[in-house]
Amino acid sequence: MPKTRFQALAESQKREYKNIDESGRRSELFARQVFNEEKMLQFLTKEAFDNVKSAIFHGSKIDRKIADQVAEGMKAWALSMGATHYTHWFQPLTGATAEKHDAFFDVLPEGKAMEKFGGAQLVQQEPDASSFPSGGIRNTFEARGYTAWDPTSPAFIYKTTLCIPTIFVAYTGEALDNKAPLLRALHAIDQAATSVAQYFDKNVRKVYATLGWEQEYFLVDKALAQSRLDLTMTGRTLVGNFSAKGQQLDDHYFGVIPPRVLSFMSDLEKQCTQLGIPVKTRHNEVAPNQFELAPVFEEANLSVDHNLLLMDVMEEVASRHNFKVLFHEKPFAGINGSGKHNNWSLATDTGVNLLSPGTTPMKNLQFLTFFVNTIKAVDTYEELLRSSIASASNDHRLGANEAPPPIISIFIGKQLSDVLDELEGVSKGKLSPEEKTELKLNVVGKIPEILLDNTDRNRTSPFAFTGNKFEMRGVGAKMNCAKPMTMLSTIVAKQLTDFKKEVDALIDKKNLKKDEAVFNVLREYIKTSKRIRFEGDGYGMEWQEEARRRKLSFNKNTPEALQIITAKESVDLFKEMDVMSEVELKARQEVELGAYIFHIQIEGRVLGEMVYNHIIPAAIRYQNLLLENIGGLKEVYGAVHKKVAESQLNLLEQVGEHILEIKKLTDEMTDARKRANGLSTINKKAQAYCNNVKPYFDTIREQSDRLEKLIADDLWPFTKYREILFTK
Ligand SMILES: NC(=O)CC[C@H](N)C(=O)O
Repeated sequence: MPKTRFQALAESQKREYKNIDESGRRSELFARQVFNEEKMLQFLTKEAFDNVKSAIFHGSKIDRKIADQVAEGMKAWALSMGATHYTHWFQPLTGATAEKHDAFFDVLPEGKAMEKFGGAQLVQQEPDASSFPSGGIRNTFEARGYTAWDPTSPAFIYKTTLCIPTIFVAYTGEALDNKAPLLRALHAIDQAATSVAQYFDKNVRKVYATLGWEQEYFLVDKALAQSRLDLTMTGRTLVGNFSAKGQQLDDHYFGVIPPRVLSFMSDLEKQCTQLGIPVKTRHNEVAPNQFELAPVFEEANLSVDHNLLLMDVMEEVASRHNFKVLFHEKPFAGINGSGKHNNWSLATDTGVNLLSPGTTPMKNLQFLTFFVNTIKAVDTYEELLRSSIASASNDHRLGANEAPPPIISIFIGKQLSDVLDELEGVSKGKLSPEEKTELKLNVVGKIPEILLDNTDRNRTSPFAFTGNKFEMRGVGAKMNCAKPMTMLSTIVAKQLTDFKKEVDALIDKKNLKKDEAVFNVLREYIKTSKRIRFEGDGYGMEWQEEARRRKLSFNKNTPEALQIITAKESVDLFKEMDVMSEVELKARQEVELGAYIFHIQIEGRVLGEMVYNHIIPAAIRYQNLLLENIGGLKEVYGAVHKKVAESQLNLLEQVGEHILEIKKLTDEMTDARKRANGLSTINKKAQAYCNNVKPYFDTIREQSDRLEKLIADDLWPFTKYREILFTK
């Protein structure tokens, strides 16, 4: 039973904040609950330790005997930490995490009880795959799916459960999750980038994709959130008149963190630190009651796991502090939404950031190589990259309020644009000694100085270079970063593979020196990928027109954006890079289209309930109030009452009109939903929900918001924007 607005408001006024014990250094707390190298050294045999290390570095298999030893060590550590259960922790295609806990406790045949956990339980489990989205890969009658241990992401204890990060695959081997394709893509980019990095340093053995996400979120009072049907059921407000004060004064961003929020943040960070999530930055974001948390970057797979874990921990800690955390990309209309900008780079096992310029011309050529190849990859596969950030909720966010538009482009800043322009002029084939010196000294050699004052920022850019990494700004706050990271790693892996082939061919067949060959290939890439570079305002109509001229895709909504996933060139790409098969791609497309349909369907139903059961009855109550008043005035004033009651009569008429209109629109929306449900294919259904159902959300909202403005405050059923956004 949802709380009424006034109960909720009264409750929210009584909140006090908890004092969080901040004693002790974070560095000492760090990773206390993680079975990391330090614990492994303590609890594993030398043989087991070496095997796990090799599995992490080389991806080598761990045999059963060793798995038993690892399980034994893990169990001993977990029990010493007070754990009672273990679980395979995985990422089904729902976008969230999943877990099924089993107790360590077991009863032996002779009736004796003991704590048990062996290699078999560590390495593989068999959850019922039929209850997770599989996009047709698994049918209910053949539901077998397996979770399998991912040793590259260390096990950890959350509350009293030992969580073992795992992939989730079907009996037939197809990935049923977001982690397995990510691991494959990370392997692909490791291989491709390592062989290119070896042009510059023979000692490089491994390249890691790194990720530093920035998690934006809203915190609203728990009781206030519970008082709104829409927030509870859909994660966003479907109606709500804008509050007079929003973010126009820019007085929230980086402002003093409200005490109750700070107490939540401290509590959260303590937990995260113990779980090994290297949280670093916290601040107020732009919109009222919006905040951000960012960690130090990590290897991408671990970083993805940490983000998912963070979101789980946040929900729990928020609840303890009587908050509800909102990850929806656009919980409130008219103010900033929430993104999860993905800062992406490539790092070698020798400790070099490949997207960071260095101090020597060679290091800078290395930087340029990875920089230009990334640009080229994004240019070739821009539509695929767009598809990786498509969702019903992110559709509301993209294209406004500091979130990038759904047209992918790259911002690199003026100085680097100048460098690329100069490189475009490099001669074909062999370079003269003068040209080489010029390049060394004045073009490539100047990069570090240039970057020092490269402070440009473009918040409308979907893919911006920020000095030593690319920031993918379109990723939504609620999303699993595995999806965009899989896509980005795959396309850059493919690009680097092609680059290597071209450079080798120039060296072998045209007898060019390595750096000459690299310059030659980069020059062509710079020329052919120009259309993706855009430094201007991503919101203007001019850019939409210009992007069309440049033949960049402009997929405004999710059903459109998802089409490319199963196009022939995508299937070929994923096959060549060994990341996903056609079956897996089709499954993902189907799952995402299905999720889109369900999200819009749920929103439509909730909106219907709000209109019929709350908004119209409130409007009628107000009508009755007016009628009573007009009736009273008529009794007193007789025939002249019309003059005295002019405003009331006018209000009565306006309310009546809005009731009529909102009822009509909601009836129509319900019909449109019914028609959409009757369509035969998932594609047609998704398009119908997008084009025929969703547009009603705006027109219905408009009527509701007008009524909210007219009706007596004490009769309005839903907690208002000004109440929910400014209660701290
Ligand atoms: N300050 C910012 O960068 C705001 C970003 C914005 N909230 C987004 O949706 O991405």
